[in-house]
Amino acid sequence: MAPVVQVKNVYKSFGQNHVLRNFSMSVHSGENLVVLGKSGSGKSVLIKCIINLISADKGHIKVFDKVIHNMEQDELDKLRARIGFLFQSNALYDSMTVRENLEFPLRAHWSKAQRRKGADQAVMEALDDVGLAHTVDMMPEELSGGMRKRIALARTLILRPTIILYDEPTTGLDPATAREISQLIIKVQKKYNATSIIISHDMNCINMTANRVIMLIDGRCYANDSYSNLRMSRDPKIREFFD
Ligand SMILES: Nc1ncnc2c1ncn2[C@@H]1O[C@H](COP(=O)(O)OP(=O)(O)OP(=O)(O)O)[C@@H](O)[C@H]1O
Repeated sequence: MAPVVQVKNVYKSFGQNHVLRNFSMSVHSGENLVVLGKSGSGKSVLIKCIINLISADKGHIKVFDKVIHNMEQDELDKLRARIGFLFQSNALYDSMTVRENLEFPLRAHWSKAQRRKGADQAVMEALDDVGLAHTVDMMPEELSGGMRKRIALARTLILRPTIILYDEPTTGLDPATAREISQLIIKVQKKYNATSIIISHDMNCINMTANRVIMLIDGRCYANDSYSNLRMSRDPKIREFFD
């Protein structure tokens, strides 16, 4: 089966800042792939290239076996609707209740009739998935950081994305809460057979969630292996992340 995401020989520079230099990777259906790299190594640039928010200078990127830089805007919009993002900031609307936050993506992608019929059920199912059905009428400010992260994940799940991009999902959370989020990532993978790209520095999260780890070093895919193999590596550039 073709990879869900394929990045091949991609280059991206900003002036003299050569961020991606012949970077390649593939993500397979149902896989949790972690991208690990130092701050400023280009992880966010890579994600933005995959959804064509910024265009690569060279190389090609295929999502669902289609080259994204040839796509018309409406085709790109349809593609993006199949991709869910969990931002580091959660990006919840503070002035809206949890229910309204979850309904927000439905407004863009479901008709009025569909919403009237199915929004309540979709909201409750997504909240159930993250164990927070009781917060439906609460405001974001009433929730802890970990709960807000889970609500943000519920809002991502409500459109049933085929691909989920997690941007440092456990950053800023205490270890117990971080563990809960990692467990949710695994649950989502199993329940929805989601294909995920997870950007993370959190070794516990990586150990728990990753089927495979890509190390983005010097603009390229420096290593591509399981967490346990990388952990045993003696390569000094790889060891830096573990020591
Ligand atoms: N739009 C842009 N214009 C100019 N430079 C940019 C732009 N976006 C990113 N960069 C540069 O590209 C490099 C990689 O940035 P990126 O945000 O991808 O890093 P990162 O690996 O995600 O870092 P972090 O872990 O700190 O979030 C940085 O040097 C950054 O300044």
